[in-house]
Amino acid sequence: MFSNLFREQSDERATMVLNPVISKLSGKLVVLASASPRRLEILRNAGLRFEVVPSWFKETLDKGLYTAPHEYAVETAKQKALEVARRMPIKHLKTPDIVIGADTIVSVDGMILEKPVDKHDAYRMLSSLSGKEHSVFTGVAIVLCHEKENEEVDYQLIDFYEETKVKFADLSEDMLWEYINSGEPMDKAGGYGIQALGGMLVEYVHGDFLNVVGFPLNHFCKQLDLIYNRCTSSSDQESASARLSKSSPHPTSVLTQLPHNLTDQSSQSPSSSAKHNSSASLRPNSPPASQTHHTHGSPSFSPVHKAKKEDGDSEVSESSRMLVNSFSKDRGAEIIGSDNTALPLIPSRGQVIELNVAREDSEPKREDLQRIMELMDGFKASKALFTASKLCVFDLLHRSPGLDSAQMAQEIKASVKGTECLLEACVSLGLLKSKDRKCQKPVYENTDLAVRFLRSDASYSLHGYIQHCNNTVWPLFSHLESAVLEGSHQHEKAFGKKTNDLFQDTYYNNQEIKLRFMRAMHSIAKVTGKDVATAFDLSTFKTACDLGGCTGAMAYEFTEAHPGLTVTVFDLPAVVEMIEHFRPQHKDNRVSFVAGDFFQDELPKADLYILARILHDWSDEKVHSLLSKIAQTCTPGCGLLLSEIFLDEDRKGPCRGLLQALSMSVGKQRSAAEYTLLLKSHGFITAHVRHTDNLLDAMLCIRV
Ligand SMILES: C[S@@+](CC[C@H](N)C(=O)[O-])C[C@H]1O[C@@H](n2cnc3c(N)ncnc32)[C@H](O)[C@@H]1O
Repeated sequence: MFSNLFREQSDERATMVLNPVISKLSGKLVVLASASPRRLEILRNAGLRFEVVPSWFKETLDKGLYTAPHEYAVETAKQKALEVARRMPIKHLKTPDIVIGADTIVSVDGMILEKPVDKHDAYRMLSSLSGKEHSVFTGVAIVLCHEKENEEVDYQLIDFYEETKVKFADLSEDMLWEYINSGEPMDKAGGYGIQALGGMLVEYVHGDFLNVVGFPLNHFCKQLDLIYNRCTSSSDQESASARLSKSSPHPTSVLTQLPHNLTDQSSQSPSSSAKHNSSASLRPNSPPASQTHHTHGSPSFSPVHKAKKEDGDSEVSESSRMLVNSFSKDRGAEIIGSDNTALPLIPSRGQVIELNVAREDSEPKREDLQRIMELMDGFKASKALFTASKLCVFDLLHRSPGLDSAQMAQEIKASVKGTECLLEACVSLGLLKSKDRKCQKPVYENTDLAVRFLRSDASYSLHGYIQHCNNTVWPLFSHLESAVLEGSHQHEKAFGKKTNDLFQDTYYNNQEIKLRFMRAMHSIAKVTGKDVATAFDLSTFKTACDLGGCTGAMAYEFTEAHPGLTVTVFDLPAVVEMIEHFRPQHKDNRVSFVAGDFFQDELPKADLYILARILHDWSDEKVHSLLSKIAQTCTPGCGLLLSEIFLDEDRKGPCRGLLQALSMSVGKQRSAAEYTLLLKSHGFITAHVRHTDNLLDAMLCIRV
């Protein structure tokens, strides 16, 4: 059915290549490291010319070691592609330009289904899919091979995955066996082929249909576009390769980790080795179906590996290497950090900055020096922002744009000299704009950034959080050295009193500090709330309880996003008595507030419990105590939505989470797998994990 459909169109395609990016590959030796006839057909029909060299990589990775099914699919795809990329120069005596590897799996109820081994296995798989929605993941790896004069080959790896949701009808026994006896299930992931008879079993498909067939063509073309049109506009991959491999010699970190066999090497990459350490069981990791088809790019640029053709000994280039990995979901792969682009001071999730200075005594490279200086100056920039915000500079310029430094000094009751320095610093940081006037001092205005985030009355104002950073986080970090030496928090040194419970002992026994803290929570909840609230399909839940929901900012985002949901915000009495300060203009009757202590009092009944930025504040012991209370209140099928910064499994990022951990609060930053284990011990199974690409990640768990 599928083949015929394609065949009708392919005559036209023989002469016309629809996606111009496919034409970028003409003249290159493209290799498909897969024997799947369906993948072959999809790519052929798209106008791609390639050789098929099936991978010898045995698909035997331990699924239990991956926290999300797509990670397993991507890793298998990588291994397949790398095995072929490495074998070809030796066995086929030619080096491909590009090797494409792919692996398709089906995931249902936390299980990964690959190809059935026999009819009974097919029956087991198909009956587990009957009447349910499942996810089809295809991991894709693109290996770019760059041959060097000295017979060495550079491998550059880009990987991504696509998820499609498929719902099966209820399948009767007769139907199941009839389908199994047709023989179709045997060589297909999940035991069905959607493009043929298996299509009759399917009620709906959300996302890329071809992904279910075996290859996400649309996402693949977008990746090629990124590689060839955006990253490497000049002289093909030359520039990308150069930028990626530019400057490298700190070989130790790479060279010593490179085993002789590139295939093994990839499986021992930092992230996958961390997965090997993780004991978390495999769970699906997926966004809502509506976002499935276009938000799943996790492209990553891995280090440019060098391998000698003859013996496989790995070697790292002598020049120094600057590498930034990016997993940004919508922006796709992004290479930053070349000479012309600024490195972020705090890399976001997925960005890895490696600046390896050549030899200790060689002349310093400008970008290396710049990076260190930026890190050293970071605190000055923070403090300039805090001070301007505290002195209401952005509010004043909103009300009266075009003040000069003397006028501003008068308004904020400060010295003209100091004000001038502060305003100039803010201009250089991109927070203010200055306009020069003939023979007069310049005048100042807010930049768009300040208008959106720094005014205290902006919808997405971070003013409250900035003040919290200035008054609470700053003093804690000024005692960082003691925190590190002693391994404990520094509340007593920073705030002059002992703290057992940060909230009740420090924040809430002073009205001003309490309001400031609540404003801080409010501002972060406002900017992150929508992404957290829409991270999952919550339509099956009717009542939610936001534990420690503070001002209700997050709760309002949930009711806004889910028309059928009512939310009870549960927080300490000291907080609930202040909520009138934060009520939105258009009061939403679906949000209500209950005062109580979640460690001691009875929790309101709900179908869904929300824990947003709660657990990181507490020790494992306290977390267990809270989770056990929630578990007792929940009935099977109830949900628990957890939102935190999830540390990467290898604890190498995200930087923001690791820096937050430095404040050595009583609690700790944890990875998604660590949260999964904590929750599992109270009968919650992690159903979905979502990196929202905003400040907070999210995880949806179901009580079994
Ligand atoms: C870090 S804030 C997070 C606020 C909110 N969930 C958000 O994401 O914006 C922690 C919240 O937990 C509340 N909290 C702390 N201890 C509590 C307790 N024992 N019972 C109820 N709420 C508590 C605090 O008052 C505060 O509102």
